[in-house]
Amino acid sequence: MTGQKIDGIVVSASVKERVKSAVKELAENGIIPCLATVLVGDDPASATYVRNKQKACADVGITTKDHKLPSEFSQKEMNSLVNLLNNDDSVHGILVQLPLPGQLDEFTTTSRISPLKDVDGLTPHNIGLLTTGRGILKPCTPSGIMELFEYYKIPLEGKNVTIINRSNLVGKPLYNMMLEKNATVTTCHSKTRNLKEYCLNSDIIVTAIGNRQKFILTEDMVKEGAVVIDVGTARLDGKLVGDVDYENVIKKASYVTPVPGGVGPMTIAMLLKNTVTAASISKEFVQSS
Ligand SMILES: Nc1nc(=O)c2c([nH]1)NC[C@@H]1CN(c3ccc(C(=O)N[C@@H](CCC(=O)O)C(=O)O)cc3)C=[N+]21
Ligand SMILES: [Mg+2]
Repeated sequence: MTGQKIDGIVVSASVKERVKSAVKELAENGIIPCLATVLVGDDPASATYVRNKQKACADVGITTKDHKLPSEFSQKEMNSLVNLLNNDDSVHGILVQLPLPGQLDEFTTTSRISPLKDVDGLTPHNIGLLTTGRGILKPCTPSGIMELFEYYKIPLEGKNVTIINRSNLVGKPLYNMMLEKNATVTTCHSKTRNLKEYCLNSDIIVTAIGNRQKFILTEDMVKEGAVVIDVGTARLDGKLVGDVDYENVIKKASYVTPVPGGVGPMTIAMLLKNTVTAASISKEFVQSS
């Protein structure tokens, strides 16, 4: 029996519908949610991602403020820009597209964002809330993955999960979210010994490497009936590919996310959701003050 494709386009569309109604409701209260995007440099892939995020915002009625900075933008200038956006009441969410060029430190930059506008969930405040199970603004890619599990009613409780990634944007927050759902979670990385053993012992594998030369998740690494979530994105001969050997893995797995059309669209949908959440929090703050 062959497994089922997890369709990120369908699930992201349903998230976007919910966001759309929330935007309408906010508008009735005089709030137009606004996301400020910050892009430094001229990497074409990053520019495309930001453009896609802005387009998705427009689809659901969220306005955007576009900040494009030269590749030599300094840390000092970045700090001023973040301060400015923090203090701008018309801005509800701030997205600093990563990676940043060498002279800019990612932690210095993202930790400066107001936790109330931190739609990537990257500030120490929001990381702390997440690790104690009280997260409100949570990183978009892991939130999107959790949304897929919910939509397909795939249980996490008591399951063995292997996450092949330890980044602040994906692996670490996802670890906490899955732990909160009572899964037994293992984080693997480049220094892990016997990766295949961890994978074969897993009910759920999440992989986010994004380098086919370094790593491909093949069917011999997957337990019969496992769920496989592919967060990898790389270009191979101009084509977008993930970490997973999809055609073969799906013959053995119960569910697999494709690339494209899996986790990617969910990441964008959850950014919209976080922006609406941030706009709602701002309203509560205005009302209570
Ligand atoms: N501050 C920050 N927050 C992020 O969330 C963030 C970031 N920086 N830097 C880069 C990564 C990557 N990322 C993706 C978003 C959408 C797709 C996506 O929509 N992918 C489509 C395909 C898009 C295409 O064709 O290129 C898909 O998988 O179907 C992929 C990757 C967000 N990231
Ligand atoms: Mg850097």
